[in-house]
Amino acid sequence: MSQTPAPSPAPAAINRLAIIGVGLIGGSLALSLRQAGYCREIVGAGRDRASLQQAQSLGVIDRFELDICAAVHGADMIVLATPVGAIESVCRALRGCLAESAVLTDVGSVKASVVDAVRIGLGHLPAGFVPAHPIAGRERSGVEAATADLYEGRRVILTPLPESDPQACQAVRRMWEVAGARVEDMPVDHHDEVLAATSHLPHLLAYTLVSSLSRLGEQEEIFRYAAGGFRDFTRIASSDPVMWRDICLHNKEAILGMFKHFARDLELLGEVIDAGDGDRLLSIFQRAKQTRDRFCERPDS
Ligand SMILES: NC(=O)C1=CN([C@@H]2O[C@H](COP(=O)(O)OP(=O)(O)OC[C@H]3O[C@@H](n4cnc5c(N)ncnc54)[C@H](O)[C@@H]3O)[C@@H](O)[C@H]2O)C=CC1
Ligand SMILES: O=C(O)C(=O)Cc1ccc(O)cc1
Repeated sequence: MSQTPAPSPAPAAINRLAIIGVGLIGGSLALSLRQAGYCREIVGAGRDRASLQQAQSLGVIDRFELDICAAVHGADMIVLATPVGAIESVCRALRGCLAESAVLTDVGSVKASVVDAVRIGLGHLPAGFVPAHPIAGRERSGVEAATADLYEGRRVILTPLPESDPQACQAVRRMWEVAGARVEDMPVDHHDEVLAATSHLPHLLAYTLVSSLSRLGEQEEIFRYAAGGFRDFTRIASSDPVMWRDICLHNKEAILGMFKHFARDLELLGEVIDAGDGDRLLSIFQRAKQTRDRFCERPDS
């Protein structure tokens, strides 16, 4: 009796994936694509041999190179996953090493300055470059924090450029979809304004709150009596300081714009408290509660 042959696995759509900066974000992408069988080979690159060795022993990458140019040799997809302040120097090291047909993308939390850094570093914007930003992460960093399911059901924003080749955009979109993400397009400047409001401002408020409290005299006592609300609000103040320094330096205008908006509201709240205006306080808190409850109820939030 003839047996029905087992269906062969779908062919890997990326032959060689090169990840520059194998930390939380690059490592999680590698793990999810590996789990989906989407890459024939994953090569890591970076500055730190010990962490690349760890990435290899954790099964995140197949092999690594300390020379970035060697890492991208023969790669059809290259992902820049370093802090945004390192993108220009990484691209300088990539000058003359990228194959014409290679797709280049990044994961940076800001986009306009990453586009500038790629243009300056490489000396031009290649048609294969498609900027991207996964709206997923956590307060821990490094490859040891990487997980295969980090992008499951989360959004990834692509900010394609006029120069971006539609086939490269499709390849980057597909890669993130295979990693479980929902992919959307957005103009570069709009991305930086939206993220200044929804991500950068909250992180900077959390850092400032903890930093400010840590300089009060009775520090030990304050933290001893901190309840769950303090933990919830400040979790993101445990995020990587280098990454957030770079985000501040590279999305300055949009962040300062949000600071102004927020500072006005904080000042107003102070005036309302000072005036003992309970009705006004109630209406501010009710509006905030309704907005957050509505947002958190949405199935896609
Ligand atoms: N952590 C998060 O929640 C999110 C981070 N991002 C973005 O992802 C990028 C990476 O962040 P994480 O993975 O969290 O950081 P990470 O610190 O976990 O990983 C960064 C990796 O880049 C390497 N690296 C640093 N400078 C380098 C250089 N000059 N050359 C080569 N390698 C270098 C580090 O050794 C490390 O392996 C950042 O641009 C960040 O803005 C985006 C979404 C979420
Ligand atoms: O830890 C969290 O909740 C985050 O918000 C992580 C995060 C940090 C930076 C990004 O650009 C996107 C997501």
